[in-house]
Amino acid sequence: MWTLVGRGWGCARALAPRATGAALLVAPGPRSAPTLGAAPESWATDRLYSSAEFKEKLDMSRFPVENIRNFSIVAHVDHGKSTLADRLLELTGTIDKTKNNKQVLDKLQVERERGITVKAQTASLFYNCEGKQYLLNLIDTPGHVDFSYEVSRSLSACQGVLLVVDANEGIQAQTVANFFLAFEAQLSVIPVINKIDLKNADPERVENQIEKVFDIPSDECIKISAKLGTNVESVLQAIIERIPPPKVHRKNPLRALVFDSTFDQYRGVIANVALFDGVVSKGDKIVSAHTQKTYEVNEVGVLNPNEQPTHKLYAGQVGYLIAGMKDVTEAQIGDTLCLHKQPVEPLPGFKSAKPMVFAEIIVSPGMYPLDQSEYNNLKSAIEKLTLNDSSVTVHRDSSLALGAGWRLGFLGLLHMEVFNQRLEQEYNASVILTTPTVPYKAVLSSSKLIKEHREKEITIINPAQFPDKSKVTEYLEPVVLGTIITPDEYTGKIMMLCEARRAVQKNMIFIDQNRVMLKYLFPLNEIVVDFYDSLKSLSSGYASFDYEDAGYQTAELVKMDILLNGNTVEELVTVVHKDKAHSIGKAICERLKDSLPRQLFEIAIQAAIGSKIIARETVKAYRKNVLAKCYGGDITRKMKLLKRQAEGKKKLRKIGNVEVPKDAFIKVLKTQSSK
Ligand SMILES: Nc1nc2c(ncn2[C@@H]2O[C@H](COP(=O)(O)OP(=O)(O)OP(=O)(O)O)[C@@H](O)[C@H]2O)c(=O)[nH]1
Repeated sequence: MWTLVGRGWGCARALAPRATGAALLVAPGPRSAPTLGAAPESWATDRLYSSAEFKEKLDMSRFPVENIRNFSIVAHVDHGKSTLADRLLELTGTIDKTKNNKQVLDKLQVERERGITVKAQTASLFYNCEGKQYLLNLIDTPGHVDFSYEVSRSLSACQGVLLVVDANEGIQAQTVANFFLAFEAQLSVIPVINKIDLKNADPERVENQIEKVFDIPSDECIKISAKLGTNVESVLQAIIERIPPPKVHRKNPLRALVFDSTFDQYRGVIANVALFDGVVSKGDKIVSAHTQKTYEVNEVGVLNPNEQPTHKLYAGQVGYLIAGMKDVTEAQIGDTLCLHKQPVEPLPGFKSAKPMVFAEIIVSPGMYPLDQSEYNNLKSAIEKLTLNDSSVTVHRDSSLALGAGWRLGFLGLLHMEVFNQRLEQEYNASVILTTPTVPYKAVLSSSKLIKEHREKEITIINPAQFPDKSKVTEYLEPVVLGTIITPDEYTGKIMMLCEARRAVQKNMIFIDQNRVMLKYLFPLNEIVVDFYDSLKSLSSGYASFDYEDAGYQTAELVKMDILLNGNTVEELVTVVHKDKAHSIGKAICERLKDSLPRQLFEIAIQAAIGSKIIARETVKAYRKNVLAKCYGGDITRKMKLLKRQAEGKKKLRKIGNVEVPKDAFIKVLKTQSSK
């Protein structure tokens, strides 16, 4: 249907897998009593759910496959996905129109506080159109690049997407990324130009951008105001007309894919399922392909948008299932459930997300030392949260300075912050995460090391494992292909910023008269912490950014030691690019200087590469007034006392091991705020 403009890079984007790894199947959804904020008042009003009419609606056999539509709403951050979802829920009578509904599918506390979606949410809507009853499964997805794993999983459950674009801002970096995700998955794309009520809205300009960049004829765009509800009915109409029904088989034995799951302390695991084949009912005996364990189904239902038990779920439908799974290791995302004694070939599941950054989790200083039960509580909180957010990878780790902990892999810095906030809000676990590092690689030349690692190319997650230069052929660093969309007036400044971050320009096109799209290959470690902030501040907030995994490139990496009075502090060893070693070393020394308490002797803080010192700071000695009791004028006595004090300090400096308190480590290691 589409040919791509800007083929050189556009197609590359279409062909390349997303940073997070293209997922293979199905849709995530909402849930969980303990993890969610209070449900909005407008849901599940007694009037709606006690009515005979509604109960009849929950007879899911009434929806043949040809009357089902599965679609996602995708867009750049803040272009109005969740607001459009609100209007669709209202128009289909799913939520009460008279209430002031605002982003009702953003149920997590963190989503409401930050005003962003971080978790894809499913809602089943019942819609009557021209005498036919339709079941529309809507998935509202996050817009930020760090949560694109949620988007790619959602898209695999769908046959179409609503691509929402702000009528004032026009196409932005994540609009492009999301379009190509849908394009790769061969989904129908319905472009929806939102916020036409805004004073500065220019829907015609946006239509032209859509035609130019995505090659979608402008007459396919639907212009709406999700806020005011203007023209939203046409979106429902387009969903029915332009998105095909799913291809599934109801007569085959049950094949249900677990596309999301959460843990409820009273009901155990609640698995969100999409049925590819067959039927599932309350009382059925089911088997997990992952664990081979058998369970009895206690409850099945749909999300409307809260849980509504139904008698059965049929192929093509999306809902939830509770089957007495008490452990978080059961019902893993991507698992296939089938009927007992009717084994099926498991569905391919999802490719696991590829972590882009790693950080160590450390407990707040006040919580040290952790006793066994506290440690177990934190472990269980991490397990439960990672059940709901399967894109986080967890390694057990222990650090000399900070004790037992975990090294976690995230898809980006915002993802890491949101995970931290959710741990605190949903599980009452107060932790601090260290500044993130990226996974470097080394190609080994030493046969001894190759034998030890059983492979030639190793990934260095922990800087302590960094092999010496004499033992490697080359070091590699992860790179990403970044897309920046900006008003033309900021292009020069942005190019300078990118060059300072060692980025290489790959492409530049005008998407309209005054908007430019730039493509750069960035070393990942150059954008991970503060690139987005710098970009936003130098473009007065107008430039947008998105990136995708682009593999690895050769890099001149060095291991940088931090020394205190000549002794290496193992916990602060970092791997850095040679050209950035000085500035990073200086920053760490300065941070350490501010956090180390003064001692009786002077402390030299140095950053070193091998034997070469590249940065230095000094913490002056705490000076005791040895002359305090020395009244009167005997100058020789005073000199003697001062000399003795100086000698004592010299001696202390030589033998004095600098004790670094835990909170000083934490101050140096912990993440700088990202947003
Ligand atoms: N004027 C106007 N504002 C709108 C419209 N639609 C959404 N908004 C506002 O735009 C802001 C973002 O809307 P959301 O629906 O949260 O956007 P989103 O795309 O879901 O955001 P993320 O989930 O964070 O990616 C909110 O302040 C909405 O009130 C519209 O049609 N007109």
